[in-house]
Amino acid sequence: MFLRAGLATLSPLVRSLQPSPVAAMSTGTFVVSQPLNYRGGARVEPADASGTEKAFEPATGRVIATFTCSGEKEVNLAVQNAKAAFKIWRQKSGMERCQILLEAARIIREREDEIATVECINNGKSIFEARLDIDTSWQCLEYYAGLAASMAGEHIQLPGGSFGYTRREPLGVCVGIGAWNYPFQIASWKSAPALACGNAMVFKPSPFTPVSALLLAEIYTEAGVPPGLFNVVQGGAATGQFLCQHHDVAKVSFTGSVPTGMKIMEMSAKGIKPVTLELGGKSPLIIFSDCDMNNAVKGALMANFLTQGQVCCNGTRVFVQKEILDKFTEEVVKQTQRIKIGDPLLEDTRMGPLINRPHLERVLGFVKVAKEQGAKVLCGGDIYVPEDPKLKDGYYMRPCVLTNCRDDMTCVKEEIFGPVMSILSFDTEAEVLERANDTTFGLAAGVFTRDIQRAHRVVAELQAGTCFINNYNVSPVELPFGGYKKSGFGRENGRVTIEYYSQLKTVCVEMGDVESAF
Ligand SMILES: NC(=O)c1ccc[n+]([C@@H]2O[C@H](COP(=O)([O-])OP(=O)(O)OC[C@H]3O[C@@H](n4cnc5c(N)ncnc54)[C@H](O)[C@@H]3O)[C@@H](O)[C@H]2O)c1
Ligand SMILES: NCCCC=O
Repeated sequence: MFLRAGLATLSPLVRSLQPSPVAAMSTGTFVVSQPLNYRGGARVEPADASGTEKAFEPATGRVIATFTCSGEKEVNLAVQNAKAAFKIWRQKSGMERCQILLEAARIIREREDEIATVECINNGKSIFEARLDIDTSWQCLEYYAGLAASMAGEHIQLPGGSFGYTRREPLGVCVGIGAWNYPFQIASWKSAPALACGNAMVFKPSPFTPVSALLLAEIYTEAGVPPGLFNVVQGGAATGQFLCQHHDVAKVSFTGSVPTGMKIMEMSAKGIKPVTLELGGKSPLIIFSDCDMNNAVKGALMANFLTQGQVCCNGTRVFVQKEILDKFTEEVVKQTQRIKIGDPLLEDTRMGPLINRPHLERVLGFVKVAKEQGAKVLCGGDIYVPEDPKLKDGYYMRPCVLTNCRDDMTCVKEEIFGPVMSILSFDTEAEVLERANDTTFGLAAGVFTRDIQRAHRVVAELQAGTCFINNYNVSPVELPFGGYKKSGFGRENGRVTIEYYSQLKTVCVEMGDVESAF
């Protein structure tokens, strides 16, 4: 995730050809005037409505777009467009799909700064981080381009010269429904494997972050996918429901909260549609006293404060072995207080605003309850007002470190989805494992130790879909990502995701005569 391979590797000529929108986009000026739906290879106004939404610039609190949520008719049109494009796309060879996905990846790299800027403005994450998200997006397209070209079935010899073979076939029209914390990355992580396998997609971003998926749609078209292969509909729950209930939709891949995930699964069950659910978390990060302290402290910050703490796999329950609790806590607080908060478009900013005012208030509410329940705030946990007057209505808070935490506190049990780290102490490995696993979530976990045997022993016992040893929140696209328990099922990224976007057909070939039982 932190491999910076984007603009730095582009030639000066390509950089000078960056589209002019980058220069025009700055904090407090960006507005979206074009339609935000994408269907049949072009931006369109939706054919019908199920309400309107406003999208904000969290850095300033300004409205950057007012848009119509797609109704049932528009959803159907998007699905029918996808169905028509699927008929063409499914006939392409793996190499042909590979070439188009590689071209799309190339265009993303070329337009990286523009896409990252849009992401930064609409989501609030720092431009530094937004660029990293775009890196993992084009890397994902490149990775699945490679797999598209090499996808193959099996040939199985049977008695008497007969044989069987398997074909890996696409599912059809897949729906992607995204959360607001990684808008472009989520759209890429869902569409790249879907398209690589020969499917079409209708994608619905979160109504909080409707903008960047359109850039991906335009890039796919420019790269040469058939019109309608990747469509975008806008809206909230109602639009999402039309998608999940549509009889021509073959699969739903969802990223979001556990309560919504349950609803998606219920709706999909009615149509026997496979689902991938990438849901929330409350992941443990275990710091043993024999760790490399510098790395453990850096790891704890990485585990808690990326994207203002609005990261599903964050290691927000930081278990620290008693012997090093004071030293670790002191260093974590020192480094947390140094995080530069402010205008997310400035190169040295590392923490921008939260996604919106209600969410900011919700996160501050968690800090208040933590205090009432006996936690001690060592730093942050309050509103931050940047000096720049244009940022005064933005949704900023200071990153917070809580100590004196107990396992039964709300801040330790519930997903806060904000920059709030809870530090807990422990004595023994057996004790910390039991406490780490005492949660209904199971998205991620981390361990810092110099003892290699302990590291592997501990991760083998952790009930989490992704475990980090001596690092946290890196996401190479070659590795599968997804949850255990209520954090969901199915995987994104890695070779295995091909299984979630394709189905296997077995063909049995008789080379002799039929031996009939009748
Ligand atoms: N595991 C992962 O990969 C991952 C990644 C990012 C975020 N998340 C999780 O997402 C949550 C935050 O995102 P959020 O607030 O956008 O989640 P959310 O569940 O409120 O919304 C997610 C998406 O679902 C749509 N939606 C809402 N109700 C729906 C319904 N009834 N039918 C169909 N679609 C519906 C929303 O419009 C949005 O596009 C956190 O819990 C976070 O942990 C998980
Ligand atoms: N970079 C992956 C983060 C996904 C969760 O929010």
